[in-house]
Amino acid sequence: MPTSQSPFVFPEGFLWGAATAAHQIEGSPLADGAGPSIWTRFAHTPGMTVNGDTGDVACDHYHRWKSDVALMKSLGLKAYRFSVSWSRILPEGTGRVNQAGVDFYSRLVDELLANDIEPLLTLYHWDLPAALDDRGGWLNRDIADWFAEYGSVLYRALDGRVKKWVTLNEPWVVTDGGYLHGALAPGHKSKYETPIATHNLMRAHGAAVKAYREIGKHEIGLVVNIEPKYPASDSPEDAAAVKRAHAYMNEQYLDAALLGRYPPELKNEIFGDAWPEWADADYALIKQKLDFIGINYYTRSVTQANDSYPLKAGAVRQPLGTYTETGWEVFPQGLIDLLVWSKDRYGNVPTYITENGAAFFDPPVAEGGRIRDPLRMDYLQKHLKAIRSAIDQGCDIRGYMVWSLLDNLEWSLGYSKRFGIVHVNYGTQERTPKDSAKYYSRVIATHGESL
Ligand SMILES: N#[N+]C[C@@H]1[C@@H](O)[C@H](O)[C@@H](O)[C@@H]2O[C@H]12
Repeated sequence: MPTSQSPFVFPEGFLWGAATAAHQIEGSPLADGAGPSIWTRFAHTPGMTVNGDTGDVACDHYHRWKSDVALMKSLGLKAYRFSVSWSRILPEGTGRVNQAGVDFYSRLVDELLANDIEPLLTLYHWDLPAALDDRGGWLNRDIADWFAEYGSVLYRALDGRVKKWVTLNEPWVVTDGGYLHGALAPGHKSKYETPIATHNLMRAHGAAVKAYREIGKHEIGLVVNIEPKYPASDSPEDAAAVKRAHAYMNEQYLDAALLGRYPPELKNEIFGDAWPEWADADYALIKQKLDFIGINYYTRSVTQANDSYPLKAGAVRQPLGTYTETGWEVFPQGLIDLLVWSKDRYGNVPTYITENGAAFFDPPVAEGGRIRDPLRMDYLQKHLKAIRSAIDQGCDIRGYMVWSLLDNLEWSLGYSKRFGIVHVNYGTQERTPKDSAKYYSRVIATHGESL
């Protein structure tokens, strides 16, 4: 540990890493016995993604995994958060195990460990096996058992080498994008399906944690996206809009997982008769002890009342704000505010910032072997300082995973948005660490002192 008294030195053992997701980087979605996922189908459906972009090649990580681990090592990463493609492991979603799929991730984990990089494994990062979607997917209550079965295959194969497991990544995006607004796979638009998908996701989370406790010996948690909401005015209408938006996006999933209940606004103010009465046994399944939570933070929302369906709330662009290529305001104070809120509401559960980063315009190819990305460097610096401040306010923050290691497939936005600290030339698959990667390496090497 550095001896200086820099105010930004992070606690001993703070876990510095980067994050990706299977469908966004791997490519070869059907290789070696894998089955299709809902994203294989969705992206191949005309009009669903920018430029018709698909995950057929992506960053070709499925073949370049060894050199990508070497790249992580060269950057000095201490951890790597990745997700497993469910349909590589169970091509039909349940039953027959595809050993080639298990072997791929087993080799990846061994290579990470050989390079002193701790794996953080996410079971579900949005790529549901298409075969399960054909059986109702997240609308079928049986999916809790299907998910626990899938998790158990991986627990038995990898636990011990993988010591930090995540059940779900951002269940809010899965339901809001995939079942309410239709912007993400499987592309449904139903106020009635959304609560059912939400509830089954959380039941599946609980079932997977319960299964882990019977098989695993290490840690498991849940990753949620949190976007703090601030009123656009001091009107009672905007205050009510903030309350609805905060309950819907920020409280819903952690309340279910940690408190065993949903915020009342979901039924009383948002979904109404579309929100079923759930059985007590469901809440008991959902509320399992967690070893940590992961929070993905990107931006805040200055929120006003509007006539949007069904939330009746929406974001207001800030005239003096700085915005990323995805239209998100750069607002590091929001990270402090949400971490203190989480500490106070849920009792300071050990927390990892499991995603934080930004898309800014980067040139498509390196100029003279260099990719300058000062805006991303500034974003990272501001948010890492915010985390340090939250730690000083008593928040138990255990690590940070920058989103993302590589430029990758930004879901429906295709390859049009670049979040990586490492540039990917999609024509040649050449990786080029951006200036932000070199900056992050220095931050890691000095435990934050060089922030
Ligand atoms: N958009 N965006 C960037 C990033 C997305 O690429 C991740 O897959 C999600 O977990 C989360 O939404 C954040």
